[in-house]
Amino acid sequence: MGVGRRMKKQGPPPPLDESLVTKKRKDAPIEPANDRGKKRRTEGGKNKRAANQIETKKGKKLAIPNGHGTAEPKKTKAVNGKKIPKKAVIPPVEEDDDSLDDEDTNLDDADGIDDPDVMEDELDGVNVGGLDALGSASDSDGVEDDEFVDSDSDVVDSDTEVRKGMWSEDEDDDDVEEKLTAANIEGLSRRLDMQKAIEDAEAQAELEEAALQTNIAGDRPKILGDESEDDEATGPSLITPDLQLLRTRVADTIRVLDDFAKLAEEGRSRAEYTAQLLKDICAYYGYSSFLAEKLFNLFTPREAFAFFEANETPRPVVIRTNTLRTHRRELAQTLINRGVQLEPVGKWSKVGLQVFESQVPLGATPEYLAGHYILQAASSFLPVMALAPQEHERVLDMAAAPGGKTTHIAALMKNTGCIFANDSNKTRAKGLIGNIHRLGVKNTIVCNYSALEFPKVMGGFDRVLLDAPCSGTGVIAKDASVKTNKTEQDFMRLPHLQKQLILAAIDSVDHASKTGGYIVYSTCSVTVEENEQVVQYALNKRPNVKLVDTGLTFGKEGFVRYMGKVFHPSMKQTRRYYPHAYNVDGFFVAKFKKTGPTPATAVGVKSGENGKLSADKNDEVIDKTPLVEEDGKQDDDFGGWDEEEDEKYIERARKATLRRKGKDPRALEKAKMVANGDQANEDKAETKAKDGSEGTKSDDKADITMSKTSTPKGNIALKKRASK
Ligand SMILES: C[S@@+](CC[C@H](N)C(=O)[O-])C[C@H]1O[C@@H](n2cnc3c(N)ncnc32)[C@H](O)[C@@H]1O
Repeated sequence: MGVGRRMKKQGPPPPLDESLVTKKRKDAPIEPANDRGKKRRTEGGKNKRAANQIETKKGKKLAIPNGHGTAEPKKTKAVNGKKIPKKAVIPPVEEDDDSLDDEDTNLDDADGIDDPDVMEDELDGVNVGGLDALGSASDSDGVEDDEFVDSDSDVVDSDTEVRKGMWSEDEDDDDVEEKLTAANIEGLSRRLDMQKAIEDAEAQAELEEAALQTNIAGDRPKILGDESEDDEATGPSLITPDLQLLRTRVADTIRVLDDFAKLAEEGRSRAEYTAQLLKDICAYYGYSSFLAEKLFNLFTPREAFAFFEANETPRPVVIRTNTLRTHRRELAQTLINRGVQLEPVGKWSKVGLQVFESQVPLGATPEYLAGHYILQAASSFLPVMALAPQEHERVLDMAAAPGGKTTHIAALMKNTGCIFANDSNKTRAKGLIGNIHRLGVKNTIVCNYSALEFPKVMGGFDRVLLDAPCSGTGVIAKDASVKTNKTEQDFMRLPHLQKQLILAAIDSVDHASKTGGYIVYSTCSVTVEENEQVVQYALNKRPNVKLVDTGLTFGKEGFVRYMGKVFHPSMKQTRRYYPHAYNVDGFFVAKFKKTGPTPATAVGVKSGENGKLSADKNDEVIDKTPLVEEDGKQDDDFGGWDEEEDEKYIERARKATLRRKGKDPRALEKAKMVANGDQANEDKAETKAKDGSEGTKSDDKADITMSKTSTPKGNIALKKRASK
C-alpha cells in the first residue's frame, strides 16, 4: 500500500498571494533539511482574523477563522515522494454544460468486461499498481498527459453510510453530489478544514513575526548588489545556492516590482530588478533562462511567481467516468466501498471524480480493468467539452494517442456515428487501441498517418479535434524536464508544425455539416507562439473560419495583444488555463466554425489581406485541401476525395480484410472472374499477381484499423465509390 493523496474539493480560486503556494521542488538542488517545512500555505493572508484560538505544535496561541472547532494534529501525506496538492481550485460553474447533460445516461452498449487488452491507459511511466501501462499520456512531445494514484490512507467513512440507498437512479445529480459529499467526504473535509485553519494561523503568525524581525514592511529592501559583489544567495558558481535567501529575495523583488515608486532603491531601474528576479527564478526552480523569461513574460511578476510555484506541485488526481460502461454515481459508490475517498470534480463536469485518498491502486481496480473509468487530468476534459460532438456525427481526432479525448468523444456520442482517431506515432496508436478496447468504444477507427495528410486521406468531417503536439509548458508539474530541454528551435519548429496541422484540420471539416462544422484546437502549453499565434495564422490563411465561443464556463481569455503583437479581437473567445489559477494543467482551447469552403485563393493568402492581421510571413503554406472551384462548387459532397487513390485504398482494405479472415483475395478474384467467364480480366489478374504488386506498406496501415469500420454516412460514401 502506498500513501494517500489528499486534496481539497475544487472551489473558487483564491487570490494570488505568494504565501499561498507551497515550497516544493522536484529537480532543484537538494534543499537543506532544516529549511523544509518552514513555509506554510495560507489563504486570505493578513486579512483573516480568527474567532477561535488554537495552540500550534510550536505551542503558540494562534487565531483561527470562525467555524472551525478544535484542532487535530496535522498529517503530512506524500505519494511516491510527491507532495500532495492541498487545494484544487477549479471555480464552480454556475450553469451546467449542456453538451454534458446526458453524459451519465447511456448504458445501452455497456457489455461488461469482455474486451481484452485492458491495461492501456494514459499512464505511461507511472505506477499503476503493478500493471505496466502500455500507452502513454503525452499531451506534448512525450509529455505525459495524465496523473495516477497508487495510494492508501486512513479512510474516514464507513461502507454502511454509503450503502444507505443514496445512489438510486431517480436522484438528480445535484442531490447525488451532496450525498456523496456528505457520506464520503464529511470527515475528511472536517480534518482538512482544521488542518487549513492551523496552517493559516501559523503562516499568519510567521509572516507577522518575519515582518517584525526584519522590519521590512515599508522599507526599501536591499536586493541589487554591485557588480563586483559576490551574490550571497547564489554564491560563487558551482556552489549550491542558498535557497532560503533566494526565496526571500524573490519575494522581496516581487514586492518592489509591485510598488516600484515606493520600494525601489534610488537609481535602479525596473529592468534591473526584473533581470535579478529572472536570475533568481532560474536558480531557485531550475529553469533555463530562455524558458523562464518566456513564461515570466506571460504574467505580472506576482502571477509569474504563483505559476512557477504551482509547477512544483502535482495537480489533483481525477478520473473520468466512462459513461459507455457505467454511471458516475455507481462508479463512485463502488470505489468508495473499496476505500477510495472521492467526490465530483465540480459542477462543470458530470463525469469527473476527484480522488482524495485511495487504499487501492486506481490503475488496477476491477473497475479500471473493466473500463469504467480512465485516469485523466481535469484539463483534458476541456477540449472535448468545447468540441461538443453530437450523436451520429463523423469526427476526426487528428492527434489522438493515447486516447483520453477520443474515448471521451465516443462516450459523448454514445458510441454512434464514427470517429477517426489518428496518430502519426504507431507505438502510441497501439496504446490508443488498448484504451479503446478497455473502455468499450465501438465507433472508432484508428489510423496512423501524419495528420498533415488530411484531408487527402479523408475529409468532410462534422467536427475535428486537433489536440496538437506541443512543448508541454502547461504540464511542467508532470514533466520537469521541460524546464531545461526546450530550446528556441522548439518554439519555432513546433508552431510551424501546429500551423500546418491547423490548416489541415480546417480543410478536413465539412462547412455544410448540418450539425457541426467545428474545429477545436488545443495544446497543453501556455506559450503564445503555440496558441494565439497559431490561431491567428489560421484566421489569416483561412478566411472561411471564425472563432466562436468555446462554451467553457471558466478559463481566462486568450491574449488580444502580447509583446507588440496584435491579434484579432475574437481571440478573446479562446480560453487559457493555468495551474496557479485553477489547479489544472496549463491548457489552451480555441473553437472555430467553418463558414464556407476553402477558396482556391486560400493558399498563399498574404498577411494583411481580407481585413485579417499579420502572421508569421516566413511560414510556408502547405494546403492539402481539395480546393473548391472559384464559383464555389466543391469537388464532391464528401469534402473532396481523390477518386483513384480512394479506390486503391478501398481495394487494399478489402483484401486485407479477406486475408485476415484466412481467405486468399487473389484466388477469390480469379474464381469470380472465371465464374463470369471473363478471360481477359483473369489474365490481367494473373499478371498482377506475378508482379507481386500487392501487400504494400499501406496494407500495414490498414492492418491497425479496428473497431467499427463505417458509419451510415461512411457506408454511403464507400458504396458510392465501390460502385464506380
Ligand atoms: C498532445 S498528444 C495527444 C493526446 C491525445 N489527444 C489524448 O488526449 O490522449 C499529441 C499527439 O500528437 C501526435 N503527433 C505528433 N505529430 C503528429 C502528426 N504530424 N500527425 C499526427 N499526430 C501527430 C503525437 O504522437 C502525440 O500522440
